[in-house]
Amino acid sequence: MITNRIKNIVSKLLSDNYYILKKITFDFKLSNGTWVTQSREVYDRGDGAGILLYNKEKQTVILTRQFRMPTYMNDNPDGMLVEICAGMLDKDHPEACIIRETEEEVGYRLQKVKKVFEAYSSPGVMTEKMYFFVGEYTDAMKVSSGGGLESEHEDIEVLEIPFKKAVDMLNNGDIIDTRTIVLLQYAQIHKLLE
Ligand SMILES: Nc1nc2c(ncn2[C@@H]2O[C@H](COP(=O)(O)OP(=O)(O)O[C@H]3O[C@H](CO)[C@@H](O)[C@H](O)[C@@H]3O)[C@@H](O)[C@H]2O)c(=O)[nH]1
Ligand SMILES: [Mg+2]
Repeated sequence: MITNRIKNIVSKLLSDNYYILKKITFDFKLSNGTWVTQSREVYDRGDGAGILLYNKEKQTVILTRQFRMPTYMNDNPDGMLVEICAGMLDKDHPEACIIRETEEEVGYRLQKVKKVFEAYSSPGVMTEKMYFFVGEYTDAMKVSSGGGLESEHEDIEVLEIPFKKAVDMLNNGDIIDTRTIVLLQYAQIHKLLE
């Protein structure tokens, strides 16, 4: 953290029930030169990785469908969300994480993935940085039905759908997860399936 605009950082732990929620109080130098004291709650659940799996020959992508409580609490009637395959790093390298998560969640064993960008998920509240990947899959890479970890009660539906349909879902509001929108648009911009 190299900046001369921030000093006197005080960190107070509010919750370590599962992940870490802290209240950070600090002095911040505004652009007009005056120092002010600010307070921010910061949620730390580590970093994450996500991937868009695509098959050029079949013109399909693999997505997931799962229940997301925070969305149920905010305007998503059944709490179900269509998403890219994604997981938390758990101290893994992002590439190793996404290869592991792809097998756990959707049942494909990938050899090669391509990182396309890194981005903060929700910079006002969370420390989380997401590593975004794309990867080609084939039927031959299928090693299990996926579905997520039973031990964690993950209940993930695997969706293999035409890329065109995924783009329609994005345009008509059926896909409402930012990370999924970002990668589907990346695929459009870079003509990944052409
Ligand atoms: N007991 C308990 N378990 C939890 C809690 N929060 C998460 N878990 C468990 O932690 C596991 C996390 O699964 P991952 O597949 O590693 O992560 P993810 O939830 O899919 O997160 C991905 O998407 C998020 C965005 O929605 C990203 O924020 C995250 O980085 C990652 O990409 C799940 O099995 C979930 O049950 C909690 O508060 N309590
Ligand atoms: Mg996941």
